[in-house]
Amino acid sequence: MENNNWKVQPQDIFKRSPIVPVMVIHKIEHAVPLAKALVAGGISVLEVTLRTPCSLEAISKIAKEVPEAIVGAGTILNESQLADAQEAGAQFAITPGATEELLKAGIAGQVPLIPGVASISEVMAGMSQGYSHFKFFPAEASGGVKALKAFSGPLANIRFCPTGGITPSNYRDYLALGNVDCIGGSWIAPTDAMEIGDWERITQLCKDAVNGIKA
Ligand SMILES: O=C(O)C(=O)C[C@H](O)[C@H](O)COP(=O)(O)O
Repeated sequence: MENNNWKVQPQDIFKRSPIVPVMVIHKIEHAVPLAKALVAGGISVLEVTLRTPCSLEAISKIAKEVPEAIVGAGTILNESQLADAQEAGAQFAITPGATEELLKAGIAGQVPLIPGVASISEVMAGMSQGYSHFKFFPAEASGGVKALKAFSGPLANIRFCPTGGITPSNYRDYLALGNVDCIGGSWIAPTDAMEIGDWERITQLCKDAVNGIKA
C-alpha cells in the first residue's frame, strides 16, 4: 500500500541498501566526511540518530552536500522530533518503538516513517494504521532470526529492517530471511574511527560488509 503524502515509499528505501549504518555523530565536522566514506563503500541509505546535539544539523548538511545518499533520522521518539527531522531535511524517519501519536503523525507526514517493533502485537498496531515496513528492534534481544522466521507465518506481507545487536558475524543470517530487506547496525560507523578521522577504515568496513553479502 502506498502513502501518497510520502515523497518516497519505504520499499524504495529498504531495497536501496541492504545495510543501513546507525550513525551517532558527536561533532558536526564529522557529518559530511562520514557520509561520503559510507557512500564510497557502497552504502547510500544513512540513519543519523537524534541522540546528539548536532544531529539535526548533521542531517541538513548531509542532505545538501551528499546528494548520492538518502539520509534519515533515527531515535525519533515523538511527534515533535518527527517534525524537527522533516524540517532538517531528513528523507525518512525511523524509531526504536512506536506510540499511537507517533504512528498517526507518521502517516500524515511528508517522509516515510519506519516504526520500531519488537512483537507481533506492535506490528499489528502499526498495520492497523497502514504501515507495512518496520524496524525490528532490539533484534538480537527480541528473539533475533528465530522471531523473524516465526513472524513470517502470520505476517505474510510485512517487511523488516532488524537492528540492535547486528554484527559482521550475524548480519548475513538476517539478510537471508524472506521478510528482511535490510539490516541496521552501528558497527559500520564506529566512533573511534570517526574521532581520528579514519574515513578509509569506515569505507573498508562498508566494502567488507557489502562484499560479504555476495560471497
Ligand atoms: O537510536 C536508535 O534509534 C535505536 O533504535 C538504537 C540503534 O538503532 C541501535 O542502538 C543500534 O544498535 P547496534 O548496532 O547494536 O549498536
